[in-house]
Order: sequence, then C-alpha cells, then structure tokens
Amino acid sequence: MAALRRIHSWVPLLQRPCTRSCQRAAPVTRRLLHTPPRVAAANQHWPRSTSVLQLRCFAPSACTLKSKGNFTNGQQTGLTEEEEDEDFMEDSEVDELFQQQIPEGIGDGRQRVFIVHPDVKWGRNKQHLTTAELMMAEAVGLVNSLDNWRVVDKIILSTKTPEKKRIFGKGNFESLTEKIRQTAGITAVFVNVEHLSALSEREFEEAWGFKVLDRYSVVLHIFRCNARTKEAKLQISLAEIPLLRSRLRNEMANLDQQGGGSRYIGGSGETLYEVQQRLLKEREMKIRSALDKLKKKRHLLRSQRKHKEFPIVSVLGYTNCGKTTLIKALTGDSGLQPRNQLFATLDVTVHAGQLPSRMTVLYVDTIGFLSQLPHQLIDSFSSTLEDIKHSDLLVHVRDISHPETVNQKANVMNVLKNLQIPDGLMNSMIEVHNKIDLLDNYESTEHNALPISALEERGLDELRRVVEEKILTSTEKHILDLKVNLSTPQLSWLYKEATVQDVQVNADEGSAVVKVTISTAAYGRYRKQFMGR
Ligand SMILES: Nc1nc2c(ncn2[C@@H]2O[C@H](COP(=O)(O)OP(=O)(O)OP(=O)(O)O)[C@@H](O)[C@H]2O)c(=O)[nH]1
Ligand SMILES: [Mg+2]
Repeated sequence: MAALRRIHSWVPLLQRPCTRSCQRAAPVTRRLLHTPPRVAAANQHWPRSTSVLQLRCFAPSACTLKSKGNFTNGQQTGLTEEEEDEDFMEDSEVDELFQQQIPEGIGDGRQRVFIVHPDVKWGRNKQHLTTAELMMAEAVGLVNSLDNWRVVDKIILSTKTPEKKRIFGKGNFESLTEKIRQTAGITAVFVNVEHLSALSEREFEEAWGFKVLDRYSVVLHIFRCNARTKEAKLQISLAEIPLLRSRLRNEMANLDQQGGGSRYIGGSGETLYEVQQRLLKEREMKIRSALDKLKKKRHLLRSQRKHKEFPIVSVLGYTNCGKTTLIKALTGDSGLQPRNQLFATLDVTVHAGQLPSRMTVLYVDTIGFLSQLPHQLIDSFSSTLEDIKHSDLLVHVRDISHPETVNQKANVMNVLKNLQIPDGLMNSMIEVHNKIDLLDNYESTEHNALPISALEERGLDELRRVVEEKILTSTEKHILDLKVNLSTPQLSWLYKEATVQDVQVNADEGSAVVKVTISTAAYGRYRKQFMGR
C-alpha cells in the first residue's frame, strides 16, 4: 500500500473524466511515464512540469477528421461536404494529442549536446558505405538543424560490442563517462545509433545524469518541430508510441524496485502497468484509425488529380538535397520555403508547373530520406511516401556537392526498393545532379544524369524538356498540331477529350491549327470521327 501511495503522490488524477472504453482507467491515471525519480534526481535540467504522456480518452463523438484537401497554387481538390463530414478527429484534438506527447527532457528549451558516435569495427553492425567521421558530421547536422540546440563536444569511440547494454567495452565506457563529467554545460548526450534499447538508455542516464538521445529521438524531435499539417502531427504521434512504451517499461521497472508497479489498482483487476499499456494501445489505435481515414482521403485526391489529367511528377531525394528549391524554380511558387535544414519538408505538397508545350504537370514535394532512419519512422511516414508510387514520373534530386553523395544515392535507392515502386516508374526515373554551382566545371560521369543548379536556375530548360518527353511516354500522350475546320465540332471535341494548349485561327480559311496533348486512345477516336480512318 505504501508503494501505491507513493505512485499517487506523483500521478495526478485525470483532469476530466474519461468516457466509454477508458472509463475503467479513470480512477488511476493522468500522469504517466513521469521521469523516474532516481534519474530525475540526477538530472536537474529536465523540465518537471510537463508529463511525458498524459493519456486521455477520446470521446468517439469528438473524433472527426477534417482535411482541407487543397492543393497549393490555388487548386482546390473539390471534396464534397459529405466527404468533409466523414471527418474523424478535430484539428484541435490532434494538436492537443501532439502537445501532450512532447517528450520529457527534449522540449522546446535550449540543449547543449555532447555527441558520441560508436564506431563499430566489424560484424553485422559495421557501416560499410560510410565512415565514422561522416556519420558524426551527419549527427552534428541533425543537432544544428534545431533552434537553440548546439554541440558542445563530440567523440568517436570504437566498440566491438555494439549490441551490449553499454555499447562500449569497460575501458572506453569509463573514459567516456569521465569525459562527459568533465565537459561543462552539457544538458544531453546524443549516442549516434539508430535506436537505443530502454535498458541502455536507462543505464546511460544513470551513469551520466543527463538526458540521453538516439537518432530516433533526435530525428523525431526535428520532425516534431517541422510538423505543420494534421497528417504529419498524427504520424509523429504514432512514431512516438514506441518511445513512450519503452519509457513506460523503464518507469515501471523503477517502480517495481520500490515494490509498486505490478500492484493491482483498486478493484479493476489490472496493475498500473497494464492500465497504462492498455491506454497506450488505445491511443495508438485511435491514431492509426485517423491516419487510415486520411489515407482514404488521399486516394480520393489522387483519383481526382488523375481525373483532371494532370500528370504527377514526384520529386524525391536525400534530405537537404534541394527538392523544394527545385520545385520552386520550376513552378515559380513563391509560397515554397526551402531551408538549409534537415527535414524542412514533412508534408507532401503539390505544385503546378508548365512544361515547354504548356502542358501542366503537378510536382509533388516529398519528405527527404536519411541514412539509418529508424524503421518505425519509415512506417509512420509510409503513407506519405506512398504517393510516390502513383506518380507518372520520378525525379531523383542529388546534392552532387555533398561528400556523401554516393552513399546518399545508395540510401535513396534502398528506400525506393522497399517501397516497391513499379518497375516502369523506376526505369524512367530522371536523376538530377543539383548544386553544380558549388563545384568547378562539374561534369557528370553518370549516364543520363542532368546537371543543374536549382538555386541559380541553371539547366532547368533541359530538365523540363526531359520531363515532358518522359511524361508523354509514361502517360501515352502525344503533342500534336491538328488542323481543324471551324464549321465542325472538331474544336469543341478536342476541348472535351484532350488538353488544348494553343489555337491559331486562320479566319480566311475558316480553320485553325490547334496544339493539343492527346492520349493515343483519344486520338484514335478523333481520327475515326473526323478523318474517317
Ligand atoms: N548552392 C546551392 N544551394 C542550393 C541549391 N539548391 C538548394 N540549395 C540549398 O540547399 C538547402 C536545402 O534546400 P531545400 O530545397 O530546402 O532542400 P530539400 O531537399 O527540400 O530539403 P528537406 O525538405 O529538408 O528534405 C537550402 O539552403 C537551399 O538554398 C543549389 O542548386 N545550389
Ligand atoms: Mg524540402
């Protein structure tokens, strides 16, 4: 009983009563996954006021999902009112959920980060495509992309035992701990591995007395800071669930040591741990269901786009390679904001641009890729990336000035492989070598790659030309100049069945030369109807 009282002293009651499925949990919990008391005592920098996870129930009636479903560049997708009414979670509800889940110890505040990169010498965890120095440079880039975060010191330490709880051997671990203790002003330690186990995290926090981060938590925080739309926020909330789960395990292990975590709560027949796990599961299902609804909506948007016959060109590539800058240059869309920051773009946005024949295409700006991006994140963002599969053409942008450009390409190709992009789409992909302005007299050694500078708008005409050529092939369309007799319905037929780009009228002859983009099938019908063949 004493242990339970202790829990209650730092577990404030639910602020408002739960409804429906969560009612059983009502007497127990509001404050969950609080900083374990022992670690908290060692770490004075952690904010105390925010809870890691304040699980609350979602009244089903309030769970409506509203998606604006509009394109940028002023193009509405035209969802009907009934479709809007099918919405599932209110914006405010998503925002609230998003805010509740801000991980403790990361928050909005300043962070002065010590980075340690474990350099695996051999075995299956060894990185073959890169070097420890470049991996460290990427870790520094991740930290620096966050406002108010800076790197105070960094170290590359070799290890033969990356799978062990402490990752490093005894000697290296002790010297690392010594170095961290001697470095002034640290608020967090970033261990540059994909994902630390809950046990390792706890072990490190106890040894060093600081918040410990891994690649997953840092990338997630960057995503969090850059999330603007409901879908991005929901995806991040979902990606945070494994973190919350592992913290819950840590916390309960801590409580168990004090004899409290596995006790039954009131007459519910559930232990505190079980209740919290269940609430977490319910939250996860709620988010997944909301995301599913958004996905369905996305399908609708996709079919509407198809219906409008605007070909779709997805622009993809490693983070910070210049995707947004390129789309801005191709479309003149001043609303786009390229930033020298990793994961500046988190939401798929669509921007209309014109090709040389004046055909309109929609460029899709996508989320950037990153090496060793934790799989859970990929899962959470897979629906965003799924759009890529339904494009008519892919443009792979590479930052050719980057020292890791070859590895970045390998990484992107790997992610695309996992996304199971159709062969035809993969084979027609255009590779663009961007940022050539940063290199002297750049000449590509790779066949078919197009050198450009999105920033200086160099090489864009050739790119547009190649995009048009490939789009015409992939959509089985042709650009034709057709002579029409203005006294027949030919012109109105073309307006209906094809995309008319230009009409040159010859009033004396009562005819016109019409430039159209027309599908093979439509041209067959046209010939049959008006040319008798
Ligand atoms: N010198 C140079 N810089 C460029 C070029 N293209 C983009 N940049 C810069 O590269 C940085 C990243 O550009 P973005 O367009 O935001 O890159 P992104 O690929 O959209 O990045 P994420 O959305 O974060 O994945 C910005 O500082 C751009 O100004 C280029 O051709 N030359
Ligand atoms: Mg971008």
